Amino acid sequence: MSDRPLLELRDLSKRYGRYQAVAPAGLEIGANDFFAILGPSGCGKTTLLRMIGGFVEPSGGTILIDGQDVTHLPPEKRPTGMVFQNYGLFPHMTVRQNIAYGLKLRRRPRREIETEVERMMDLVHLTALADRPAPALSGGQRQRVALARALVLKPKVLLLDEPLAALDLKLRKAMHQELRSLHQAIGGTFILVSHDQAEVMTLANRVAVMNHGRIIQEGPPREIYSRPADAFVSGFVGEANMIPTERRSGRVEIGPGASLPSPGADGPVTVMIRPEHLRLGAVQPPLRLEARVLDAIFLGAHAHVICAAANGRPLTIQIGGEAIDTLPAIGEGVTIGLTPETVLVLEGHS
Ligand SMILES: Nc1ncnc2c1ncn2[C@@H]1O[C@H](COP(=O)(O)OP(=O)(O)OP(=O)(O)O)[C@@H](O)[C@H]1O
Repeated sequence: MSDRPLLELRDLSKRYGRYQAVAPAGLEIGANDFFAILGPSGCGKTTLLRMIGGFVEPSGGTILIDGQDVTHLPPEKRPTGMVFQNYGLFPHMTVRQNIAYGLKLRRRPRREIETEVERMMDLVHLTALADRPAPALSGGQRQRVALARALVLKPKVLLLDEPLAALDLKLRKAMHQELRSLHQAIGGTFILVSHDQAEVMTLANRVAVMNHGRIIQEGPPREIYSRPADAFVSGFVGEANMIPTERRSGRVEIGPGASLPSPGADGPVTVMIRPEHLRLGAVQPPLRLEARVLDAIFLGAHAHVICAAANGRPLTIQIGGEAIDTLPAIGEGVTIGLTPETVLVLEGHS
């Protein structure tokens, strides 16, 4: 196989009148990627996905799939399949008929249709419901029909537009597992649009984070979490303590007596520290901050202790394991420990 990406976007953009919904975007997505586009409501992620699927005409740029320019092809002429948020099942059809529909439209031989539909129903665990009419299905079951209906056509690229948004949390988690195994079982490129960072972290091997129509950062989820490009990304992906401070003569002060080397020009910077990287009462970590406990919140597997420390800003510290049993009291004075390697210095104030 060549190293050429399966899907390539070159300066793809969309304007609605004077409003730039998607600024010129470039992306390369591999043949077996589970790629996620993550961003807040209105950031342009659905518009980007719909341009790839052929449902929105781009204002500029090019879409290449497997080296073929598909920018101006209608959806049915593209090697893409789309699963919409509201599923879009045909209500007068059964599960089996819904899944078979696309193959019938393509005038595939009856035998082939039967075999493929059975295989698909088996893959998404719908065989027992084959003859149920679509309206008599639960949300999770409808979602699986919508997936099967798109996948049976063997698209090179499967586009998923917030496909789990309508499901409750428990079902959504179960569907995450199903989507993962489905992707592992059949391969191909999946592109998921979501505003749920936990969902994206669970599913995707690559993520593009969007804000105001722009792709701010792209990379593996772990990299985006640990090396966010800016304050927006760090706040959107996971929880983050943001401490506005300054760089002076190559050093950044986090709090009284706690500073670390940081190359760069003098001026305003924001220090980002994840709650799980802060320690309570730790003796070993080289950097220490004196603080006072504002609140302690028990969250099940872990707890959050909120303290007033650096620059009077509240800091959240994540506590796990046995330490949960001995949370500090509100008002108590504590020492917070941290290591310089877990501190990220971002330019400017957010
Ligand atoms: N047909 C349209 N005409 C004008 N503006 C539009 C049109 N479709 C989308 N927009 C605008 O473009 C922007 C991006 O919309 P888009 O649906 O891509 O956002 P999104 O990130 O998917 O948000 P959400 O998660 O809420 O669906 C929004 O401000 C939206 O109002």
